[in-house]
Amino acid sequence: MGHGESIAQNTLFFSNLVQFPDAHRSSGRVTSGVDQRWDEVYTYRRLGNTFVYYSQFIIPGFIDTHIHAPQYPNTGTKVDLPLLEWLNAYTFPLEVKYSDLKFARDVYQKVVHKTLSNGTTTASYFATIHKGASMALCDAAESFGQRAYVGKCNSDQNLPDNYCEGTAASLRDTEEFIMEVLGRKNPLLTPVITPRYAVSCTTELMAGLGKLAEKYDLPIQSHLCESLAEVKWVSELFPQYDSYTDVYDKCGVFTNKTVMAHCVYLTEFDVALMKERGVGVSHCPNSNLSICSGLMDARTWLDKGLKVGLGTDVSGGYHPSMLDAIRLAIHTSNALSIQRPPDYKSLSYQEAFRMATLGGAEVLALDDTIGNFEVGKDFDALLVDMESSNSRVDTFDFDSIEDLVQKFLFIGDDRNIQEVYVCGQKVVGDGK
Ligand SMILES: Nc1nc2[nH]cnc2c(=O)[nH]1
Repeated sequence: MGHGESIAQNTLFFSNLVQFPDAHRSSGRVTSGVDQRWDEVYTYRRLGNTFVYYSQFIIPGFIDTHIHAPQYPNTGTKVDLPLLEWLNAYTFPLEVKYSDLKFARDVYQKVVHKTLSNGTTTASYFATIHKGASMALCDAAESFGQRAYVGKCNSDQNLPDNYCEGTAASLRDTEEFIMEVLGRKNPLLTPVITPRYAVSCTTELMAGLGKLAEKYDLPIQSHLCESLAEVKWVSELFPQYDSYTDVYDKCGVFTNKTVMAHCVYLTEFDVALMKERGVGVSHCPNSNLSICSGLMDARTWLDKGLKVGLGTDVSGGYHPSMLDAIRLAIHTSNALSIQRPPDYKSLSYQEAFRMATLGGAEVLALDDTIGNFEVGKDFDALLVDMESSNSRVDTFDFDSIEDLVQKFLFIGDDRNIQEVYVCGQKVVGDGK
């Protein structure tokens, strides 16, 4: 594909554009067939005084497969160190503060509001080690109506003393957190098992977390092969294992509901194991570029059959918007293509868009519920207006729907997102 994408793939992409959602709103589900005809896409565009403006379209909501909600106050700052130094200098000192519930509530309201208004209808959140603050993140997602995976983070080694748990306490708090979240019986809210990364978890802790995931049938999230220094540290900490992935696998945290962020430095062995287990990749290009971790090769992982979604990785990534993740995924792929053989195809914008929607749903094992407008799925959607009064994008009469969608993906922003729906409920827009 790359810059010569096929019609078939275009059709797949534009089949994600549907008519305005009156029917979908009332049921919360996608109720009518997906419209593959381009002319129908125009039906719900605004009527101007003298002619029809073709300015609005609807797309599936964005799925952020990796975001650290407590790191939100640092977004846009402090990206001048590589991963391990960055964690110690900026990230752990901030996360420690979430023992203060008032602080946690304030930040979590802001991050959920910000991501939703940028079109993130589903987010897979890391919280901190604190159970109370992790519940505060659930409260924020519930109050705004966002679909969320929320993970109480787990770490029992190699972290500052004031931010490290005992193994038993970590497992106990996690199970209590799970029961409290499940007790809310909110179908939009799911606890996610969250060993921070192998560096900060003993095998005893990871194995205990794997058992909890199995007991409650829950998704799992963590970090994998993000930077060379981190990969080296893992090999020193776990010399008896074949690789980084082997550590996770033997501890029972590699399932078909596991998402691993970054995956820049996977070996053939890692890829084969992840494919066999159905483990998904969260590609976080802003973070990988900002804290100089490396260039993840999405094309190769996709070609090898891995599931790949996109993540903002706030605040290693400095931007909470998935539009930014789409752009930087394309640019990362373009940069890689410069170094690769001429037949290497960089990601097309259609593929990056898919990774931000259906790809993310696959990675989170939610593709039977969200990710596109297949009949019967939940109606999670964005109404985009490229001529919103405050839009910073110029459009022209001769712009095709393809042009408008591309303009949104490349130079649009939250000012073009007029309405956001989660399961048919309007959560952003007039009246909200
Ligand atoms: N990007 C990133 N990588 C990590 N690895 C372990 N913790 C983190 C984190 O908070 N952010």
